This record gives sequence, structure tokens and C-alpha cells, in this order.
Amino acid sequence: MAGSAHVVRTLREHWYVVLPAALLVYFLFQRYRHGLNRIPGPLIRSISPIPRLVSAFKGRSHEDDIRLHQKYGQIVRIAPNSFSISDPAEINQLYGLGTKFLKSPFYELSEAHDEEGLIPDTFILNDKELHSRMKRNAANAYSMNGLVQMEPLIEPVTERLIKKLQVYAESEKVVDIGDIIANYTMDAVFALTFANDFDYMSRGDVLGIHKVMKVASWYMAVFGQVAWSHKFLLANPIVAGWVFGDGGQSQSDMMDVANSEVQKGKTRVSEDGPMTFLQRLIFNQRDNPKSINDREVLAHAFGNITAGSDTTATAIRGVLYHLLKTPEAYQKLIKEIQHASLTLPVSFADANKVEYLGAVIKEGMRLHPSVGMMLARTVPREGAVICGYNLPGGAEVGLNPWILHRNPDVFPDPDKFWPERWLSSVTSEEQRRLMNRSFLTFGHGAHTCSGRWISMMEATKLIPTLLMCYDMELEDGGKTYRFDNFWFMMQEGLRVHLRKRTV
Ligand code: HEM
Repeated sequence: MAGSAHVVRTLREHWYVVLPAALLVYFLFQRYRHGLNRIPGPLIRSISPIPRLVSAFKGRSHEDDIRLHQKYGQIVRIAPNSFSISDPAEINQLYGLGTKFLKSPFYELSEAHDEEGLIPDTFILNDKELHSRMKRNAANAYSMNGLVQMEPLIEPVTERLIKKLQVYAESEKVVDIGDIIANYTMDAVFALTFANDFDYMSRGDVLGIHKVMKVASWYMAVFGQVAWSHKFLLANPIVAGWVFGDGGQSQSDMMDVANSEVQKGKTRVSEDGPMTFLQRLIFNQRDNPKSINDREVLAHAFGNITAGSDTTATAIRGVLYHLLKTPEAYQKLIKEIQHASLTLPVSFADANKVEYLGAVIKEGMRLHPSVGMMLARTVPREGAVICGYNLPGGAEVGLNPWILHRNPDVFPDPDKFWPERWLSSVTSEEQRRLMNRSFLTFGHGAHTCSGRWISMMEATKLIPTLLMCYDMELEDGGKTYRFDNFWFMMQEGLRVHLRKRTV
């Protein structure tokens, strides 16, 4: 006892030697364990997660990561245990249908719990069996047939949008169309999921969802870099309650809308005609009660709201901004829309046939994917070879859509908004196949976005609708448009002049 007390006293007295020595051992361990020092990247990133945390905190990590990839190549050690990949050849290994790479602890920061435990949101599920069952039990609601039945539910929302914009066009006032689009996509996803919306376009963020999403995505982007910290932060119910409150009135308002739609689904007889997402799930439950339980029905429905509103708004804003910044593309698209003789309300089936519209939307989503950080996965226990390097089990790896979409080997002149690159008359089939394989806006494989066709439908209907009603011009050439990267690349300041279109 006396001996160990003496050691402790000596260490304490010589702290100025002991502390730096301990830090040095820690840094050396971080850098050299499993031979990870061979993987390219800045020295500072290999010994501490703090530089990565700072980069994420500033909201510019996509710019830092692009510079790192330009300097170090297709695999970069961006933190001691985290590796960013930019080689499309690795997409299948990381994300393909049979992949052994699970979602990394980064995603634990968006887990939510209720009295029964973890809410089964497919976005965060690492339990493969439950994840596959959840994907299956809602597959028909997200399918093309499901879309056809949901499409009419969006029309009244679009009508309200056009009326609202009309006021700005008549008064010749500049409008922040980006803000209005965020409220439009919220109303639209509520309408197609529950048949009812909360008129965000007139009343603003009445349920507080935009605010919660902003805080949640900031939290995920920053603290996700040190995911172990989550258990001391929002994973603690007291801290979470202090930050988000108890949901109160908003939660009960949403539950009222959901319960009423569930009741309608239970008493509905025919499957024909317009049908909400929620009613489709209730039909599935009626057909096969074991395939989906009540909790799963609601997890899917509320998941649509959080996963499908801001993401779609970000994508549509990105497409519009780049289109308005590129007069040749803008003029060409207007001509193509006129040539196709589309009529209001624009149907998805008709608009989908306008090849150049599809190319514009895809190009906008390429240049501005809604997610700007890597889709992080954990290397399986047995380890893996990635970009020619051995990575140990437990390492975090991923591809970032923002970076991959700027890979000049896949997308020549990558910073240019050039919709023509997607056309078969311009780009070879082989190159387009590579581009399509590398298009990560909606993720890939096992966890690919369930709602991608819903958002494609919204964009494909809305962009021509806006162009058919208005001539649009960016205020000051788009100087007020900006965005930060907090997982979502949400923009601000998409301000435009609107004029009613006469021809
Ligand atoms: C342009 C709009 C959208 C974008 C860019 C987008 C993007 C993504 C991405 C990148 C993922 C995969 C994340 C990962 O692998 O880590 C994802 C997953 C998901 N998205 Fe979307 N999304 C969009 C719209 C929607 C909509 C409208 C819905 C529903 C109505 C939706 C529902 C989901 C769901 C449920 C998942 C989880 C799927 C799974 O993990 O199996 N998304 N989304």
C-alpha cells in the first residue's frame, strides 16, 4: 500500500512529464494500431478526432474532405478510426444488398425510443431481419402503384402553392421561394401519408418539425464524429427532454391525424381510387395481420415526415437554383415543356416523359445531394480490403455523395451544371452506367431511400408547374443563396423575382 501511494505521489509531483508522455503513448497508439498509419491522410487526423469534429462544427466538412481526397487519393483517414472513400468501385462492398457492413454508431444519434423501446425506423435499423421485414411490409406503399394512388392527394397542396406565389407575382415583390418550398414539401408529405396537412405554407412551422430537424441534423453531424458522447447527451432522456420538450400539443395533433386515417383505412372497402400511404399499410395489415403491427405502421408513417420533407425541399431548391443560374438550360427546359404540351395539374406520367426535365432534376440532385456527409458504415468483424488497404473490424468507412458526385473520372467537369451529360444522345451508355452507379443522392443497396420515387414524383411535377406559371429570376444573381453542411445540405436565401408567364 505504502509503495503504490508513493508511486501515485511521484506521478502527481511529476505531472508535467507524466501527462505529455501519456498523451504521446495515446497518440502513437491511435496512429499505428492495426498498421493504420499506412492509410493516407494528414498526421493530425490520425491521432485525434478533434480536427474532424471542428470541420463538422463549421459546417464545411464537404470542402475539407474534397481537398483531402484531391491531396491523398481515393481513401483518406479523416479521423483515427474513420475513413472516407471516393472510389465508386467500393459502393457494392459497402452498401450492396448482401453487404456485411452495418450502419456505424454515427446513426445511433438519430435513434428514437418510446415506452416499448427502440422505434423501428428503417433508417437506423441494424437488425437485418427486422429491417428486411420492415422494407417488405411497406414496399407496395412506396412502389409505382402506390405512387399512382397517392398522386391526386398532392394536387390541392400544389394549387395552394401556386395561389400563394401568385400574390408575389402580382405585387412584384421578391419571394424566398426556398422557404415556401420547405413548407410545401411538408404539406405534401403529410397529405400523401395522412390525407391531411397542417397548412405549413400559411401557418409556418406550427408543429415545430423544421426546428427539431435542424437541431437533430446539426447534432448528428457534429457529435456523430464522437458518437460515444451521445450517451451523455441526447441519449439521456433528461437532456433530450430539456432540448426538445415532450412534444406536447404537436405530438397529439399528429396522432389525431394518424388515428383518423387508420380508422378510415379499417373501414374502407375498395382498394380502387386515391389512397394514402397509411391506408395502404392498413390494407396490408388486414391482408396479412402478422406482416406488420400497429407500431410499425406508425413508424413508417412518421418516418415519412422526418425523412421525406426537408430532404425533398433541399433537392428541389438545389435543382431550381442551378437551373436559374444556367440560362441555356433554363430556356431549353421551358421549350421542352412547351413542346410536350403539358397541362395543369401536371401529371407525373406526362412530365416523366420529358427527357430533358429528368436530366435537369438528376443533374441538380447530383450537384446538390441533400446529404453532404459520408453514409457511414462499420467494417465487419473479420476486416475488409478497401481501396487496396486492410481495414480492421470496427473501423468506420463510407462514401459521401457530395464528394463522389464531384469525381471527374465519373462526371467530367464535375462542378458544371450540365444536364446534357445524362442524355443518351450525348454520353455513351458505358459512361452513363458508371454515372448511375455512382449517383448516391438516395444511397444504395440495402438501405437505399424508400421514398425516392415519392420525392422524384414531387420534383417532376413541381418544377414544370412552376415554370409553366411563372418566369423566374434569381435576386442579385443568387448572392443570398447559401448552405452549410450539417448532414443535410439545407439552403437559405433562394430569393427570386416572379412574373406571371404569358407564353
Ligand atoms: C430528394 C429527397 C430525398 C433524398 C435525397 C433522400 C436521401 C436518402 C438517403 C441518402 C438515404 C440512405 C441513408 C443511408 O444509407 O445512410 C435515405 C433513406 C431513407 N429515406 Fe430518403 N431521401 C429523400 C426523400 C425521401 C422521402 C420522400 C421519403 C419518404 C416519404 C424517404 C424515406 C426514407 C427512408 C424510410 C429511408 C431509410 C431506408 C432504409 O434505411 O432502409 N426519403 N434517404
